[in-house]
Amino acid sequence: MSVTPEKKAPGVRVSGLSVVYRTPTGELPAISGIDLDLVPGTITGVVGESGSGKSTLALSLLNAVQSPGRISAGSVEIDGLGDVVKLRGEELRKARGRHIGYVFQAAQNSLNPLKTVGKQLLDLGRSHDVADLRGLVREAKDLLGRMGMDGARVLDSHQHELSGGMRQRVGIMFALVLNAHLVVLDEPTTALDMITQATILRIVREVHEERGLTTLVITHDLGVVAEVADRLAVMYGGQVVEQGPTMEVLGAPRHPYTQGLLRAIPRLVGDIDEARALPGRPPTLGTIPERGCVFRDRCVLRMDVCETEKPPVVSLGASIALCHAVEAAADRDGRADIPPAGGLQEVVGAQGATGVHEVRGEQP
Ligand SMILES: Nc1ncnc2c1ncn2[C@@H]1O[C@H](COP(=O)(O)OP(=O)(O)OP(=O)(O)O)[C@@H](O)[C@H]1O
Repeated sequence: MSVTPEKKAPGVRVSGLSVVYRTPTGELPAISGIDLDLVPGTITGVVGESGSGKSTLALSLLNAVQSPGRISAGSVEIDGLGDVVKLRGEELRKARGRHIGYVFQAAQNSLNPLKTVGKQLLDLGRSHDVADLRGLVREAKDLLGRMGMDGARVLDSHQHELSGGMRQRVGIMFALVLNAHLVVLDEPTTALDMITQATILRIVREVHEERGLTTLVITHDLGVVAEVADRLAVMYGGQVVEQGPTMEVLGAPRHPYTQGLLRAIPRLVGDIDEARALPGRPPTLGTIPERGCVFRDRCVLRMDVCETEKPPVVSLGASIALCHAVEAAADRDGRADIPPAGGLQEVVGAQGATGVHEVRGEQP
């Protein structure tokens, strides 16, 4: 199969995607049957507690799930590339970087300690047959400059000469420098202080708009998605339990998990004790229920049917929630609103304030 370069923002359709990891007790699902569309030209934020499967989903978009994991079902159709789950070898290598730019989690530690950043940039350019290497260096300096760094100096530096936050910005530069039109950023701002984080998010948004990208941002910070994402997917126990336009999902969350996340955010005004951590902890690989709803053990709206039956997909406005209680409310009232707790106000709070909205459960 030949790979046709896509010059404009590609659409991405994730269908029935499942990934399993091999463990001493057999293969266990980390994500199961995920359906998610990335709309061309939009930024989609994926949010959820640790272990919900966000990074596994990001890796799947690049067909980069490593052993002991494997994609066990489903497809990831990217305009101009086809189903990346089927790509192999050289085609896959070319697709990554050139068509799909990415920063993986722990980007701070992913540079080669023996080579300068500039040398690694040239290696990247050569491996992707970039003819104009000077232009590539110019582009890298420009991106680094926009992120508040001295580009020439950074390109001359080795990893150990850069702080964690600087390395993270170098990672973002590498994701953008080849001019890929699909960009996957996994926790792009975790090592950054709040001011730098706000700057980086603004630049991600600017570059996204200037170049006409389709962007996926993985984060555990609701403040980050509220600030950059047009659309939002909320993950729990390896599933996307709610998705839709960010304003709609955060302004009127329907799924009890999304409501719980919002309730757990400390308010920027009023009584700090009003924030209530979600009771319990998220499931791990071996404890994700095989039947029924993955969230039921922590759900205040749990019903008998949640034990046995997979939640229905309920469409509400432009959003989707997978929940028996949301469906029951819709059937009862002719609308699917469960009174929201929190909402967008608490997430965005004071303009531009991010980094205080981490998604956390009750501490053990
Ligand atoms: N290499 C691996 N081997 C076994 N299990 C794994 C491996 N990588 C991830 N998992 C498991 O898969 C599940 C999903 O992990 P994943 O890292 O995708 O979640 P996440 O939402 O990105 O979490 P975090 O925010 O902590 O990165 C978790 O239960 C995790 O323990």
